[in-house]
Amino acid sequence: MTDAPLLSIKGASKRFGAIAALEDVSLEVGAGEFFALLGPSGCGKTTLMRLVAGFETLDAGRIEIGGADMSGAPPHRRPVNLMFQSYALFPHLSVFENIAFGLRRQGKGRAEIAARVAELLQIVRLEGVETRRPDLLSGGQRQRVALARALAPGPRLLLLDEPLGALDRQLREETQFQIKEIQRRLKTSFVVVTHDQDEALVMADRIAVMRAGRIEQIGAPTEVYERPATRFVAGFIGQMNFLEGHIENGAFVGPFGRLPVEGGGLSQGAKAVLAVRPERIAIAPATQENAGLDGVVEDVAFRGETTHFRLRLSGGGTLRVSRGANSGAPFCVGDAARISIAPEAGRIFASE
Ligand SMILES: Nc1ncnc2c1ncn2[C@@H]1O[C@H](COP(=O)(O)OP(=O)(O)OP(=O)(O)O)[C@@H](O)[C@H]1O
Repeated sequence: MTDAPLLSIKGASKRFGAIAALEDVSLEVGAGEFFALLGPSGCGKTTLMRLVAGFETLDAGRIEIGGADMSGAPPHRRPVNLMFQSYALFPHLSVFENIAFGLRRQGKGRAEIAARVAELLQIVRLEGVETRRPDLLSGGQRQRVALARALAPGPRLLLLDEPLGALDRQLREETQFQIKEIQRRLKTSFVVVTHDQDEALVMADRIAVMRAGRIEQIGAPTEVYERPATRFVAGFIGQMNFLEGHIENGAFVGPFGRLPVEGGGLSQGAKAVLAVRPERIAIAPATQENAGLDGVVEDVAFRGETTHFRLRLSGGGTLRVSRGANSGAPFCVGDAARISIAPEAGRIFASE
């Protein structure tokens, strides 16, 4: 981000009685950026969003939007709008009236409202359903009405709280792409709150991974997936194997032998884990030439583009391995296999 951020949060903390919902959280969201707050239930995502919207006040820290300090600014004075799950639509109002709702409250005239609603219907590709009531729409259409309604007043920042929670899996995937495309066209900043890592990976330009009121890592989807900063992030995003070992003379000593350790921070003799993705592990028939760990295939799951294997290692423990369809020798349950990794395939973290 080279331009000044649209949203800047510095050292935000918030307690509810004995519970520290947020502790010293800082992040920036750029103009036109799609940002995701991702983390397990109770990590503080909703609290952070409510602070940005002005429904809660900070105990400490500062929130700026467009360079202006938001302390003391009520929700309606912030260039922010919220979108919840689709059931937040007014059931007794037509699609048109649902979208026009915020505009009427702003005191806009009839012609201006009609033009703006028509523009929004076109943006969310819902032309022709303006007279219908929400209950006569599909789940995906209702979602897009909710999006149009939230966008109608022209917020600079749209906050979306678990926006796809009410949709089934296939519709979720489709709607993820639609929301992303709409955001890209409008260049409004979006902050989506989700506990669903797929949703964050697919939609966001950058993701903040949260845990227990703190941010563990902020980065692009590929960054948090390929280079998780903490063991928590490594385990929370995607599938991961954790193999135990220890640190010896600057190397991780574990089931795969000695692997170099990047960076410092791990002391001699410390217990550590090697985190390695299933797709970064090679599986081959055991022959005299190839080196690696021996195991037995316990389970094979065919998933179209990829095949997933669960192996029981001869030295103890299980390992998940995946690979592209039709690549390499086939394996069946009960087959012996040899497993290897490239030295840079995994990341090493201190044991928790
Ligand atoms: N108004 C409140 N009063 C008391 N405790 C609260 C309040 N709001 C949130 N909390 C607590 O603060 C912590 C963070 O809650 P928050 O709702 O922000 O998490 P979340 O990550 O959004 O979770 P979820 O995904 O379940 O919505 C939780 O422990 C929650 O119980």
